[in-house]
Amino acid sequence: MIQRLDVAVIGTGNWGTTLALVLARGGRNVTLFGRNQAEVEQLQAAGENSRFLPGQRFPANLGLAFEPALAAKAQVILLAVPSKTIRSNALQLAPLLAPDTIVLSCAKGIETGSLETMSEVLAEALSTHPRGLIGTLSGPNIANEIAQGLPSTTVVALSDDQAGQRAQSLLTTTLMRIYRSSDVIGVELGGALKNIVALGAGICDGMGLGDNAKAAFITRGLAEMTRLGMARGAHPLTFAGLAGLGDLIATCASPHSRNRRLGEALARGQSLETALAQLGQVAEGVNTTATARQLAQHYNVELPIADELYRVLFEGKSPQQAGLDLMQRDPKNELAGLQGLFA
Ligand SMILES: NC(=O)c1ccc[n+]([C@@H]2O[C@H](COP(=O)([O-])OP(=O)(O)OC[C@H]3O[C@@H](n4cnc5c(N)ncnc54)[C@H](O)[C@@H]3O)[C@@H](O)[C@H]2O)c1
Ligand SMILES: O=P(O)(O)OC[C@H](O)CO
Repeated sequence: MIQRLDVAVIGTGNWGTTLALVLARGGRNVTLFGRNQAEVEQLQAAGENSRFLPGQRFPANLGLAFEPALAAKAQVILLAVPSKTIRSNALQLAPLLAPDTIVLSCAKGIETGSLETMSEVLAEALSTHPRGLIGTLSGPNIANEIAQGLPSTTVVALSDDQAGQRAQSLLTTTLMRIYRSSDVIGVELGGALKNIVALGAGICDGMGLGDNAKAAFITRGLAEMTRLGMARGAHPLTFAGLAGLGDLIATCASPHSRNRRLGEALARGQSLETALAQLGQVAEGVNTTATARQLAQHYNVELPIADELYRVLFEGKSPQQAGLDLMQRDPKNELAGLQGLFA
């Protein structure tokens, strides 16, 4: 009989490969799932993911497979694919899932069209699976650093705290400390919305606006994240935690962040198409700028930074003019937009 996996990681990009590496190094019974046999054979032959993490050799205990039936029986499934494919990945697993399997989205986005968060998409796709076993994993997690063996923390959010404790113990290693939370919507919106701010922070870097402007941009970005999160029922303090402020600090500073680098390229005058093509990896902040803005319109929440970024990304506005327009908004009370937080 095949031994039940501790963890199945689905998605062989930067993040999926890194999660599988760190868990295998921590002694977990983990398998990394590719899309098909050819992809898995290529990874097996290379002994590493040469496209995304060259030089990070696969430990002998790291399994490689592609069969959804094997992934579906794991104790924990980590879906580390871009947000636009998570629904189709989940639908493949739906009829095969073991009843006690914990399913965590590791994607940071909001679905186009439905405007659902990733756990909401998963709950729909896995409609007969217990809702308390569906959640998210999100935090300050620049994959390249973690793959290199540097320490990190992240948050696992599940509404069922017993499931949260089970996931916490299965995913914790000496180099990856897991916190748990029951604020699923807050943790996942923290991860998704910080990418908008990271893109803008990259624009600040690219324009050479200095540390004061960048700090202001990040802080006001955090206020926007908190405002929209609260409208969607998130706990405001989640945004002061690892999945909010923590991820903002990492992503807005890191030379590795794809979203921040994309912003830098736009500030240098590259078109969005060229900058995305040169990046060659997913930058979720582009779509999330559009989806978060639609969500904010629905909930009547003001997101001036996301609005300006939207105009830069999709309407040809210059980053210089967007910056000027943000500076010249009507005078504000700093806390007014966070009404309800201190009520
Ligand atoms: N890279 C990071 O540092 C990091 C950290 C935390 C979270 N994330 C999030 O994780 C998600 C994935 O990011 P990434 O960095 O791994 O992206 P990536 O661009 O490195 O790779 C995406 C991977 O998903 C695979 N993929 C695409 N469609 C698929 C499908 N239908 N089925 C299976 N696999 C499919 C691609 O082949 C590719 O291997 C994003 O939402 C990102 O925001 C990334
Ligand atoms: O490279 P980015 O910008 O997608 O960011 C990666 C992670 O989300 C950082 O936590």
